[in-house]
Amino acid sequence: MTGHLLLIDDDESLLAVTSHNLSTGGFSVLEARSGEEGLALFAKKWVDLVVTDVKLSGMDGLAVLAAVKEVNPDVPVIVITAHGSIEMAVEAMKQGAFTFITKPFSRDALRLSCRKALEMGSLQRKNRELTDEIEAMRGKEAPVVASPAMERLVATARRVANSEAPVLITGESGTGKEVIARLIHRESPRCSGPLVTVNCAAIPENLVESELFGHVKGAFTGAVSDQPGKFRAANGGTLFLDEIGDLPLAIQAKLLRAIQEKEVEPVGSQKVISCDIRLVSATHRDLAKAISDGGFREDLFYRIGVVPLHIPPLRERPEEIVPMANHFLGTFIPHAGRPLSFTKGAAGALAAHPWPGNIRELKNVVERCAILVSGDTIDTSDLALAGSSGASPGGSFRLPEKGLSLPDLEQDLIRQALSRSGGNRSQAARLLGIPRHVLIYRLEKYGISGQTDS
Ligand SMILES: Nc1ncnc2c1ncn2[C@@H]1O[C@H](COP(=O)(O)OP(=O)(O)OP(=O)(O)O)[C@@H](O)[C@H]1O
Repeated sequence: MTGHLLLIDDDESLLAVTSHNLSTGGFSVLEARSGEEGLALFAKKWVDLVVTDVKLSGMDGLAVLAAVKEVNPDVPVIVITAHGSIEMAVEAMKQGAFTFITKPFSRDALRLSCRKALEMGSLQRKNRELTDEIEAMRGKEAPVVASPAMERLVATARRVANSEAPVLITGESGTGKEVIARLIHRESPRCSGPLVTVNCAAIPENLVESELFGHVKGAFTGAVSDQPGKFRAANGGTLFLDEIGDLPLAIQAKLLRAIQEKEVEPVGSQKVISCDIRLVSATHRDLAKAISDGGFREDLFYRIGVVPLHIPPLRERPEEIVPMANHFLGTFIPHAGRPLSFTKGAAGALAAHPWPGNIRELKNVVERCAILVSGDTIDTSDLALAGSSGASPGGSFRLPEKGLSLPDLEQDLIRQALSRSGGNRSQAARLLGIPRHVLIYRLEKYGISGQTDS
């Protein structure tokens, strides 16, 4: 590995020889004859590694080391010490030098140390970049809050995050239930543990039990090895059961037991295994109605919903629509590579739209505009919001005079539902009011490809 190296030595002849040895080894070398000159260069030029003699007239090598570390702790420093000055070397290491080299040193030993230092510096930089990126992504996940209702809800979510109480988040599809679940985990004492999400609606009924509680090898055809299951995967952290209202009744009883006893019994095993999880659940269903219809256990409902949080649909917090749209636009601008904004008319149209797909739909519309619009402004016509076409307010569809092709209409609606749900089939099926397997059948029938649920 080669790189930009700053070499500091006040011994003119040693500086020339060392510089030559490093340049011929493929390094690009900046020379400085004093610590002060070296730091001035460090401030102006790109430097990947500093190599400094420890004894310099004026500012010494240890002071250079301290100054470099203060400006940029990722840049490694190699200190050259005189033979026998072991205290100096120890002091340099204590102050954060990458290594020390004792005079006289061979050309190869110096080159090898420089290469190792550069490798370490590059790894440190990458590590820092990745950490920053993760932090930035976490920041981006922070919900946009611009209405009193959501301010109250987020404040409650932050308060309950500190407790171990099970939380049940309800609200229409796309209102931000998962965003709130993530916020609860992030702000809880379990934040350094895992957050494991299970979309209960997306798991085939015969696999739900093993998905949640795990299984042992040979428990059923295809169980080729032991699997821990999501409860155990979430040990020490938070288990987020999304679409809990879609869990089959038989599993609900087992789930209740697992939550009460804090232990699970993997499929095919007689052993119970304890699990330390905090449960957060979400559903778009009306669980009170599901209980009265016999589709959801009342005891489980009370167990999972110690703290209920209901997220209102976007149409009931219209003051959030434009700030939210601007927020999403801001996140797409770096990809678009140019400034983008909504015209007044477009902002008005966004605010007036009922957003049946809630925030997910709004985000999709903004993303589509950011990709398709060629200028800097997004106008009402660019939004292409489904307006008066389609269902009339009364809910009945007006058949055009000349009739229409039902299969074409069906395919078009399926595509719209997939687009609104961001490719999520379970949500698309809900938007169309049909079971997921019926949607999958139609996707296959019409040869429409759609993203699978994750
Ligand atoms: N307050 C918010 N601020 C910014 N983005 C949000 C907010 N709420 C939701 N979103 C975004 O909207 C989309 C849908 O949110 P989310 O998946 O949390 O909804 P949901 O209610 O869990 O949906 P479903 O019930 O369909 O699973 C996501 O892309 C999410 O990042």
